Parts: sequence; C-alpha cells; structure tokens
Amino acid sequence: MRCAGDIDARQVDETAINIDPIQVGGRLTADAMKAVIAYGDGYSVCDNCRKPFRLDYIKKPPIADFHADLASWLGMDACRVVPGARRGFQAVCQGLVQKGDPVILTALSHYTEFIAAESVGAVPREIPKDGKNHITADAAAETIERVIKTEGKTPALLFVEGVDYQFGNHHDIRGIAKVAHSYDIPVLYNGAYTVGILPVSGKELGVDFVIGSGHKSMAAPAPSGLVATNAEYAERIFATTAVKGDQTGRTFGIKEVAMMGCTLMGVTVMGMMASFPHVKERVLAWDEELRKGKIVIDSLLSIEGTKILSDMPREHTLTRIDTRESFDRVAETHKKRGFYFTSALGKRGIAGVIPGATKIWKFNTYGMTESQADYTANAFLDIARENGLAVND
Ligand SMILES: Cc1ncc(COP(=O)(O)O)c(C=O)c1O
Repeated sequence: MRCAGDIDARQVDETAINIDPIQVGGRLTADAMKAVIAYGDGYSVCDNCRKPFRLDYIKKPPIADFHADLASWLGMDACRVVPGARRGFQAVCQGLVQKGDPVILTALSHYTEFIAAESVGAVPREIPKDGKNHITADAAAETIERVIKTEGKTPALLFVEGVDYQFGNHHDIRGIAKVAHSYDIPVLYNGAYTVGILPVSGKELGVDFVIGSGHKSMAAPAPSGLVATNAEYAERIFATTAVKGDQTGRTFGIKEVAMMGCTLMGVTVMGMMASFPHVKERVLAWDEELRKGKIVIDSLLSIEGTKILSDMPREHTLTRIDTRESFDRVAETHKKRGFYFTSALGKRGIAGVIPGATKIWKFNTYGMTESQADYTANAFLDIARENGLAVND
C-alpha cells in the first residue's frame, strides 16, 4: 500500500533535453543544489537572525548583501525576495491600489497579474495587442484615455511584460512607461521571462517596479522571486506594521506588511543566492542563447508548412510555432494521432512539449549546449522525414 510520503520519480526524465517554456530558466545550478541540501531545514537561515529581526537584515548567511546586490543589479533602489513573481505583483497592488481603482494590464498579461489586481479589488483593464502581437505605447495611451473617460478615474498602476509568455516577444517598455508617467501612473515591469535570462535595468527602462521569478528564470527553487522598486515607491511598498495588540499593547517593529514579516526562508532564498553569481554571468551571454536557438528555429522552418508565430528574427528563446500544415498533417492519419509527435520526441530524449500538441505550441531553447541545439534541430528533421514531410535542405 502506498502512503502520502511515497515519492515517485519525476515524470520528466531529468537527463532529457527539456524544452518546456516555463522550466528551462529555473533549472538549478550545482551550487543551488548544494545549498538546497545544506539549508533543507525549515528555518535554517534563521540561526543568526539578530536584531532587527527580519530576513533582509540577516548577515550570516549574507542575505542582507544579497538584497542590496539584487537591487543594484537591476538598476533599482530596493529589493525583496518573495515567493514567486505573483507575490511581487500582489505586494505592489497592496501598496498602491485601492478597491475599485482601475489597473491597466495587457492582452498578453499572465493570469497571476489579473489575480494580483483582483486580490485588492481593482478593476482590470487591458491594453489590446496589435496585429503583430505587440503592446505599443500608442495602444497604452489610447487605453489610459479610454479608462479615464469611462471610469472617471486615473488608473492606479500599469502592468507590462518585458517579454510575454505567449509569443516571447519584446514590447516597447520605455515608450509605454513614458506614456504612463505622463498620466502619473506607476509602471510595473513583469520580468518573469527576462530577469535572470537577459540583462535588465529598471532605471534604463524607466519603470518603477521590476518583478522577477526565481523558479522560472533565476535557477532557483520554487516558490521564489523578487520585487524591486525605485526610491519613490519603496516606503509605500515595504511599509512596516503599525498594528498593536489591544490587550497586550504589543507592536511588531520593522516587520513589513506586504512581506508578511519575512518571506523566503531556507531552501528558496539559499538556492536563489547560490545561483546568483552564475545568473549574473549567464545574462551576459544572451546573444549566445539566441544563436543556439536559431539553430533549432532554422531547422523547424526548413520543414515545409511550418510557421513561426513569434517575432522573427527571434529575440527570445521562447517561441510560438504553428505546425498545423506540417506535423499536424501527420496526426490526421497516424495511429497515435497527435501523440505520435511527443512520443517521437520522447524516444529521442526530448521532453517538455505538451503531449498531443501538433497544432500551435511553444518551446524554449534556453540553456541548451551547442550540441544539444544541433541534436534537437536534427531530431525535428528526422521526425519530419520519417513521417513523409518535405524538408528543404
Ligand atoms: C509572464 C508570467 N508572469 C508571471 C508568472 C508567474 O510567476 P511565478 O510562478 O513566479 O509567480 C508567470 C508564470 O508562468 C508568467 O509566465
């Protein structure tokens, strides 16, 4: 009989080449794995927590320095680690948005951005994407105007994704931030697919908040992430508690309300910290990542009927692809239907494509070695040829 503590092996072969769009940037470094083992106990980072009693003041291990380093690395003034990008969105909403306030999101916003707005009773309003799947400064301006006119209120916050999760496209953050600021609307930059993957400077982008996801893009265990702010908003977002026990008169000092006092303890913060030197280095090799990604893109495009739905040339390793006129044609008659494709990839040691997907799907080549990129490119060609699809050599 099985009991709740029985743990199965992972469903994805960890030795496989994983092209799952959400997983590639969160794979741990060897140093993070060591940290996970060393700091596995629940409150392990609290051994040397001394006054003031707060996670971001702990000197041993150097969690205080880590916070300062994160802020300067992102060109921001203050930073806190949080349990996932979503908790960063929520902290900013908690600090800036009142019930009933309109909040601007985009047609490419992630559901967690909507839920963060909902958690404070905000009214979400979307900037539409254009025909090229971009969020533009003009569309942002039109949306802000429309919201002010119809709701009679200036939006309290604007969310925008550096790179969106649907197409992996970049958007005009500087232009959008400029427009938002002309209405005095603070701008939250969602760096879930950029922070830890490519260089990001909140100052250069002209945004007020930078949010990152540790488990998606910073080689860290889940749930982890960060929220960084400029000096203008730091006090509001990281406001300390003013509450007092009515019987005891107790107060709780420097605990921050939006952070619920302390955030990432143990494995998550230590994994994130252990990977950080590697993450700082890897963002500088972004062009290399694009070059390796191109090897896979070129091979897929050589299969007749295949279309890339993301911007071309690719400027991110997450790509949306349409194989309705190629791999999906095979699915119509194959005895495994659409599952033939993921099964053929699996046999070749490639994981991360949703089982049965042959129409429109996404993949991410981030972190592949050159030989893995060559291997993956050839695997797609093999599967195409094996199933009678035409390949342009
Ligand atoms: C664009 C985007 N933003 C935010 C999130 C949420 O990130 P986290 O899991 O770190 O809260 C995701 C997760 O898939 C995402 O794709």
